[in-house]
Amino acid sequence: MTPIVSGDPAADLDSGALEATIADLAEEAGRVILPFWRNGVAVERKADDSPVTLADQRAEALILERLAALWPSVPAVAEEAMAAGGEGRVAAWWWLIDPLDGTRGFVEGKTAFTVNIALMRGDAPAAGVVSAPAIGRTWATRGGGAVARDDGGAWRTIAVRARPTRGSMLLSHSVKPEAAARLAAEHDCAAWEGTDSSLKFCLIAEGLHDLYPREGPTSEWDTAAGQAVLEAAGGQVLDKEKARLRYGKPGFLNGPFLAKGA
Ligand SMILES: Nc1ncnc2c1ncn2[C@@H]1O[C@H](COP(=O)(O)O)[C@@H](OP(=O)(O)O)[C@H]1O
Ligand SMILES: [Mg+2]
Repeated sequence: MTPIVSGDPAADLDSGALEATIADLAEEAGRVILPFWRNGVAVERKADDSPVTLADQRAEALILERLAALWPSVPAVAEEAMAAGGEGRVAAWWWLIDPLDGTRGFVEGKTAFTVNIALMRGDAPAAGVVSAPAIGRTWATRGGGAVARDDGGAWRTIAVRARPTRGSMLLSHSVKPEAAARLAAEHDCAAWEGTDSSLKFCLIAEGLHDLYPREGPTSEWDTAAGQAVLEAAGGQVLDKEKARLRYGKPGFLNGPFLAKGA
């Protein structure tokens, strides 16, 4: 049985109530999103020309409402609220949320889109969940480790794999073949795959791939939950100084990073 939420993020993290609750919430948000998928959803353009749909907005509304009711003292920074002109407040504990990462692929009817909820402690992720509703899989932090489950079934422990001599690399679909070949050589990888969204962090956390180098910009809500899961599974997300990727930066924007397994 899930321990009862007290409203104190530190206590609820210790008891396991927070991680269990946000994993269920990410899956519930997935159930809000799925009816819009492959169903001709209307696409609007945000100020930065990136796509947004009712699925993004409804999922974010559900997540924000639920988190505010359970943990009223913890402020949230979320993609759509920020796109609508929100200021974004960083605190000792705060949420970083992307209700639908990989909206482009979602709109095209692809499966690699995710719901992302991270609990931040200061400038680093302390817990997180990534759920891929179309795939039916959820990855989450759990008591210092990482777990995954399919279709709401039993949780299993996951971990990064030992690095093979020649690794396997995941890249954004937006990376051009030339740049992909250069990155593969640079990181001694035999193979690379284009994959949308924060799924890339989770596939490394599960031990299916080894690296995800990112040269172009991302927003912090794109990476926080994936970083939480990957770190809990034994991996790392490093900035260009090879230090742990930190949060609460100007505009909540990330520079280049390297996500890696063992
Ligand atoms: N110039 C930019 N600035 C900030 N974030 C960017 C960006 N270009 C792409 N992204 C982010 O990268 C995410 C997609 O990553 P990938 O290409 O690895 O799937 C997008 O998430 P959304 O789909 O939530 O908008 C988008 O937010
Ligand atoms: Mg995103």
